[in-house]
Amino acid sequence: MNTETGELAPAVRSILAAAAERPGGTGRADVDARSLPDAFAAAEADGRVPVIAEVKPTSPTTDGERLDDPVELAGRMVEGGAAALSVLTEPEHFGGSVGTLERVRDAVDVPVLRKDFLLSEGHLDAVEADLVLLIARFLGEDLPDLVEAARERGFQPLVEVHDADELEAAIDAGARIVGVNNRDLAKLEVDLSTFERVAPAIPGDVTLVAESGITTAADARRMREAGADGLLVGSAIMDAEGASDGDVRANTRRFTRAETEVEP
Ligand SMILES: O=C(O)c1ccccc1NCC(=O)[C@H](O)[C@H](O)COP(=O)(O)O
Repeated sequence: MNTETGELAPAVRSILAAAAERPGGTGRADVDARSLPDAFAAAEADGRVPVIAEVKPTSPTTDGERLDDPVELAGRMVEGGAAALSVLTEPEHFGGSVGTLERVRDAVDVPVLRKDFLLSEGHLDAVEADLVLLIARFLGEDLPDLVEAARERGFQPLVEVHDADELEAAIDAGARIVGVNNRDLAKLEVDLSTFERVAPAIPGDVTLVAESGITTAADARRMREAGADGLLVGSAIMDAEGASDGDVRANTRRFTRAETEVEP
């Protein structure tokens, strides 16, 4: 773990403290992963915006919680055209679990990302998934070892960055899938211009994901115009705060059809 993470929001410090206490898996994971780049290409060929829809029951920035069956929610997201899914497995702050991820992955045939705050090789072994999130800011000098350890187990690492220095570290660590997080973990504010600032420096052969704060179809188009191969959308699809009628299929479709069914 990187001990020089700089200023962090109290909720993020609490998330990291809980993660540091969490035990790893008992055996070594061995995954036959479904390819995210292939899933993105299939969505594009079908005229859909490649979207990773996130099963996120709650979060430190969400006022409310969705208690519906995550497997049912996941199925509705796939019906809405999601190319892949992300499942929060962090229990204390996001209402997730590794058991939920297992059930979701068994029920769908799209790639599934394990969204968590993984700090050690042992954490990788807690559950199998097609992709694991590795956050450059938290892993620091351990990032290359974690990228390699994830690949050795068959996972596709999705390395999350927030600025140019973290991007350089991700590329140096051999990342082939990079997510630019629009959420600043120091303040928990989202700013879509983060992606626009960082994306131009990302090599063209890297799969590039815009993460966080994508709320409308116009936001989705904005991220795509800035170079996103795919979008990671959680809160706006889950709608735990009840801004829409909570129909995750319709909410997912708003993003997957953002380039073909342009709202006035
Ligand atoms: O979502 C939060 O409140 C949060 C707080 C502290 C650390 C991480 C947090 N989110 C994790 C994520 O990466 C998001 O769930 C994901 O990018 C989707 O974001 P959104 O579409 O804005 O829900």
